[in-house]
Order: sequence, then structure tokens, then C-alpha cells
Amino acid sequence: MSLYCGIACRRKSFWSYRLLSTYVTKSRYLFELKEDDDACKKAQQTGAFYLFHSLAPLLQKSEHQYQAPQHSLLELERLLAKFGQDTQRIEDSVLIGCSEQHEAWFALDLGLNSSSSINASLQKPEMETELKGSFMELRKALFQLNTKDASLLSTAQALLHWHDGHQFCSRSGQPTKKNMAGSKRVCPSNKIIYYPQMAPVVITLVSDGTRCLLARQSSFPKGMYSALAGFCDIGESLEEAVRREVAEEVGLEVERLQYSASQHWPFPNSSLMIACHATVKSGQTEIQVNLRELEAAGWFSHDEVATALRRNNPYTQQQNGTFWLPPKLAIAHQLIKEWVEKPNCSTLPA
Ligand SMILES: NC(=O)C1=CN([C@@H]2O[C@H](COP(=O)(O)OP(=O)(O)OC[C@H]3O[C@@H](n4cnc5c(N)ncnc54)[C@H](OP(=O)(O)O)[C@@H]3O)[C@@H](O)[C@H]2O)C=CC1
Ligand SMILES: [Mg+2]
Repeated sequence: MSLYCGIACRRKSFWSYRLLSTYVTKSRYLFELKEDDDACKKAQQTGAFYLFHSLAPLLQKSEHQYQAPQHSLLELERLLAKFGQDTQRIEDSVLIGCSEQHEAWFALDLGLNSSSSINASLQKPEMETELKGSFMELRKALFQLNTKDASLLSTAQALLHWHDGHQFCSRSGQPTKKNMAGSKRVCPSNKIIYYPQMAPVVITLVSDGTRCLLARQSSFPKGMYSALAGFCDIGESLEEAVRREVAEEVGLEVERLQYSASQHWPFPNSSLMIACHATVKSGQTEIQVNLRELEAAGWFSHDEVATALRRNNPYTQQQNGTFWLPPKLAIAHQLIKEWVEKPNCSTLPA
């Protein structure tokens, strides 16, 4: 960059800075922390840490609610010393966001193997006693938390999981090194950069105009039905993936679709769920279930689905055989709710 450009850019950023919204300054701050290891390390001094053990987040119960506690760097250093872990381990933490006041948030897993030894570490139950909480499996934890914490912990777990599985370069076999924020890993021998990945998944609520199609896999909890989902194949567009998955799983052809929303889903590995509504060709509603993919599929009336949505405790429904729907947090629930409120959602040709 020339000196002139440097001055011009600095001046420009000075004037425009005052005009930037809170959201934009926050996004730029996080971008800086990902790009600059020193800035990220500095942000840890005033930051807050969420703790995990073997990918299970630490939760504390207050009254009838669970919450994810935050720890300052000082508290964390004290805890690590008490647990018999090296404070060097803080370098394993990953950046997961920041407050509007630019307090950076990090996540650290106390149970996963790391570059710093944990052989001398206390066991999980003793840590839980000291932390006055419990490490809860994420699938259970998500449904106990408010939306903000659920989203933050799901990002954190996905990132920690990715780092845990990408410790070595797939070309050289050498250990890879994470940057301070944890937004990438680099192989020191050949400089290959690895970025965290998500697999795109389409999830489609198919309708015939009056009914919607719900299906279940044998691995689902008993009685739960959901919209059709499937991983995108390489080279496919969103529209092609929807069309193929519906054809593969229930033997129907969709002719119109409408994008609804998307969601990061951490199970079993990070997916980007892309939710759509679609309609089948008129008169072509005979389902042929692909039993290698699904256990059952069927058409459900507007009334049946609206009633199922109103049931708020699915577990009590299992006994009497009624079907139930994915919990509110899942995008499948949002998609089904949208259809109940507005059954003619699908407008675009597939
Ligand atoms: N948030 C939500 O509301 C919902 C989320 N989902 C999520 O959507 C995802 C996909 O749904 P599902 O119906 O199971 O998918 P598919 O219909 O594509 O079938 C799953 C099969 O795809 C194979 N597979 C696994 N990972 C990948 C990958 N990264 N790329 C390509 N193929 C893969 C596996 O086959 P094999 O084992 O033979 O290798 C797996 O059994 C699931 O992870 C599920 O958790 C689903 C419904 C609702
Ligand atoms: Mg599927």
C-alpha cells in the first residue's frame, strides 16, 4: 500500500467511523480479531470465556432456568491452576462473538486433548463441583437455554469440534496450528490453510395445496415427524438439491419452491440448514417411501399439524401414539409453523 493510500484510507475510516452502525463496528471488530493475533490476545484480557468439557457446555441452574456462565481471564487462570492444567491452554480457546461494547467472547474446552498436557488435570466431576454447574450434552443443553445462549453455544461447540478433528494437515501429516481466534488452522510445513466447514443441507416442507408431507427416520425420537432433509451433493444448486431429495426420499416431483430461512445446525457435524417450502405437481401425491432413508412418510391435514404445534411437551405424547413435531429451536419447527399460518407459501418454479 502506498503512503498516499494509507493516509487516504485512514482519513476515510476516521470520517466514516462516526457514521457506522453498532452492528457494523461490531462486525469489523470481530474481523480484526480474526485477522490479527495480537489484537485477539489483547481482547482476551477483557473478554469472557464459556467453558466446555469434551464438547459439552457448562451450565448453571438458577431458579427454574439454566444459563451459560461467563468467566474472566483472571478467573480462568485461577481455575486452570486449581484443575492442574497449564494456563498455556487458554491459547486453545476460540472466538465466538462479542457484545455491543466489544467485550470479546471465547470458548474453551477443558476436556479435549490439546497441545498443553492435561494428564495431571482434575476429573470432570471435581471440575463441576468447583464450577458450581454441570457439563451438559449440547442436544439437551440447547433446549434449556434462551435463543442467544443456544446460538452462541452451538457456534462454540461446532468450532471446538472442528478444531479437534483438524489437528493434522491432510497433505503433509504434520500438526496444524490454529490462529489466535480459531478462525483457521495452518500447516507450518506447506502453509495450507484450513477453514472451519459446514455442509449445506436442504430441508423442505412439501405441500399439495391443502396438506403437508411429514416423514420420520428410525433414528428420530419415537413419534416425531419432520420435514424432508438431505445433504446437497457437490455441484448442485439449492433448487436441484430440493428436487432430488424429495424425489429420492418420497418419490414425488416438486414444481414450485420458496426459500424460507436458514439455520446453523451443529449435529452431528456443522450443517447449514436451508429451509424451503415446495408444492407437488397437481394430482401427483402418491408417496413411495425410500425405506433406506426413511421409516415412514405421510400427508397431514392443516388441523392435524396445527394441533401438533400447540402441544408443548412432546415427551408426554409418546405414550398415546400421537405424532409430534421438532422443538421450537429447530428450523423444521419454524418451517411447519410458517405453513400452518400461511399454507400457500410456495411460489417459485423449482
Ligand atoms: N434443524 C432441523 O430442523 C433439522 C436438522 N436436520 C439435520 O439435517 C441433516 C441431514 O438430514 P438427513 O435426512 O439425515 O440427510 P440425508 O437425507 O442426506 O441422509 C443422511 C445420509 O447422508 C450421508 N451423509 C452424512 N453426512 C454427509 C455429508 N456431509 N454429505 C453428504 N452425505 C452425507 C450419510 O450416509 P452414510 O451414513 O451412508 O454415509 C447419512 O446417513 C442431519 O444432520 C440432521 O441432523 C434434519 C431435520 C431437521
Ligand atoms: Mg433425509
